[in-house]
Amino acid sequence: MRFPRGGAPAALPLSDSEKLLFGGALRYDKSFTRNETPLTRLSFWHMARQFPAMTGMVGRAAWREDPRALLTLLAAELGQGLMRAFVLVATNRALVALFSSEPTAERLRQAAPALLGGMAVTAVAALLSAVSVAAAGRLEPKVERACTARFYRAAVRVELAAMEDETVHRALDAGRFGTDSVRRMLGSSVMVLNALVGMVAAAAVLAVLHPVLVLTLLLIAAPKGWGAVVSVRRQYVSRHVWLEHRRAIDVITHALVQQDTAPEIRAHSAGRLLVGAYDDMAATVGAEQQRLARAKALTQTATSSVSGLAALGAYAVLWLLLARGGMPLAVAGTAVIAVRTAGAGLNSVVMQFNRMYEESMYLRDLEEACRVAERHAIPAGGVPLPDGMTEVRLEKVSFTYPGAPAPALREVSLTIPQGKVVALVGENGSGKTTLSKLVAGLYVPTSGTLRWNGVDVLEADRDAVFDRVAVLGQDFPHWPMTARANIHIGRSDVPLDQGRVRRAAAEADAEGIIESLPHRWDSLVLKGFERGTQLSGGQWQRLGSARARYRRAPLLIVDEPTSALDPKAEIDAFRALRSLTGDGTTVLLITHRLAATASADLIYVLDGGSLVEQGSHEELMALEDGAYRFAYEIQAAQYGLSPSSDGHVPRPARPAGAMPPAPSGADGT
Ligand SMILES: Nc1ncnc2c1ncn2[C@@H]1O[C@H](COP(=O)(O)OP(=O)(O)OP(=O)(O)O)[C@@H](O)[C@H]1O
Repeated sequence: MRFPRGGAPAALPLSDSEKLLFGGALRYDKSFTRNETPLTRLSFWHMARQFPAMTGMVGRAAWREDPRALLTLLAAELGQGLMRAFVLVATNRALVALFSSEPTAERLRQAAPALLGGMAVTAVAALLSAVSVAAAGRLEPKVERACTARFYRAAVRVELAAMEDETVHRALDAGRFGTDSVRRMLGSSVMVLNALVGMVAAAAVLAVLHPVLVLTLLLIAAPKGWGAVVSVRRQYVSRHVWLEHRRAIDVITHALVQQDTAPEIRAHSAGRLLVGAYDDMAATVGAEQQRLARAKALTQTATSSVSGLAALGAYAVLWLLLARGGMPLAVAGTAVIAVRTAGAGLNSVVMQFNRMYEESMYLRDLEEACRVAERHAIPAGGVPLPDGMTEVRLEKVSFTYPGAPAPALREVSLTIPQGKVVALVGENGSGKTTLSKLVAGLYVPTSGTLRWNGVDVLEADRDAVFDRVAVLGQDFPHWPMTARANIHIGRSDVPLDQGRVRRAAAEADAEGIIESLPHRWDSLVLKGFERGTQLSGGQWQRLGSARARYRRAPLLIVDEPTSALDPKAEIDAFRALRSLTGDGTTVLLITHRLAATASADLIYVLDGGSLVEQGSHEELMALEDGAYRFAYEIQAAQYGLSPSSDGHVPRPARPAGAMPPAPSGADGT
């Protein structure tokens, strides 16, 4: 069966507002979207053929997690099917006895054993049903948890460079949608199994009563099933249509009540446009749903008519058999019951098949995501590193981001010695952050060698590298948790130590901020929740800094650590970083604030991914036309620190590859 093309999502109407605001339909680049067109056009038989593979997927997961519960579940379902067949046979016996020509008392006596047997078996079936529910209840969360945990465990081990790869990232993103499907697939599989067993039992009984009755069963059930497929398919398409527009409406209405959009919504009157767009889109949804409802009504009328006709035909066959004396009345009664039982079973199978097919798409995405994640995993184990950090040495290291046309780093050779403040400077996009991520073990060189304590990072135990590094990146995470947890997550593999948390906060000048929060350490740094509060950019930066301190790693990498701090806090922060070297900690500092680099032990200047200058501040300032010196003098002039003797601010000509001054605003200059 093919679904009418007019109902496929490709033909969705678009409101003018969607065209204006989104340039077209707002579609997710997710598995759902990738699968929707094939899904809405596949035939019932195609779906039926997929059934073993679909159930196999969840069956294997269930077997891995709890084979006993799975066996119990299967036995209970099969048992229920057998019981149903037995009840039909008992019903037939009872009807034959009741329709006999014996006196009533005798008829009742003869029917009694069958009736009692049927009741006993019905009770056992009810018990088995309870056993099945309990086993499924035990199995479903286990299977869901195991599959979900397997996925997330694999996802967090994916190489950072692989995460930059669009296909890997998309696979992981799509995988998230499959975690719920595991449970739903299992539930649907049980229902399908239950209905199938019931149908087979009814068909077997009918075949014994009279072979032609199996045919009548098909005549009645098939159009019903057919109608159900069409209806479910219509519903499915309708949901897509609804989703498509709902998504666009959500994006708009969400923006209307957000804090960050509130100023422009008012000051620029953007609200009027957006509310108008909502109205426009909602009208499109209404029109589309009306169209679908009409189509659905038509389909239902047609399929119900065919089904009714088929039922009429089937009952005519029964009538004929009765009239010709080929079938006793009692048998005909049992046949009607069996046919109705099997028909209900078929409807259930069709409904669940549709559901399972949809879920199996997500499940396949989940399986694929796990495979992709495992293929791109950070290798476990490797050469252990000597304790602490002695040095990190790069030899002709180049690095190209996946899919990037040019390398971000080109044959960089440098050393980061222990216990020093090493500054990385260079203009925007020169490769500083990339280099720091290589040093942190987050990326591995595309070519060249990076050695950590003398061990090639490609062979080293990468977890040991991570263990030795604390990173405070430019866009460090603002964890939606308590202030305490935001610091503790810096070293979450050891139990929380409040004393250590406090010390780290004090070192990062964050303790005062936390003490002033309404719920102090238990304040959620997340607005809109109980105990929630909002931190400023500078306060977040201090909290992030406290997190990095809490880690107590021998190498601290800080990327623009003061960009949101006020001038006094900035001076204190750089001083504090310097003091860290007292206990042997090495600091790799990335900053555009050249006043801070002046006190660094070693400065590396990058330009276009290459190392162009290196040395101490004094050595670099001694370089005529040096990139570092040029940038430093411009910044100094901006700050009014080194005007020439006549008060004139020197503005040297900018040599090729020289750094620009630290940008104002984001960098606070
Ligand atoms: N995830 C990425 N994928 C592809 N290219 C990237 C990625 N991150 C950075 N790049 C590119 O690599 C080059 C170096 O970027 P990097 O962030 O290392 O520079 P940077 O010196 O730290 O810049 P800034 O001072 O602006 O922070 C740039 O050309 C940038 O566009």
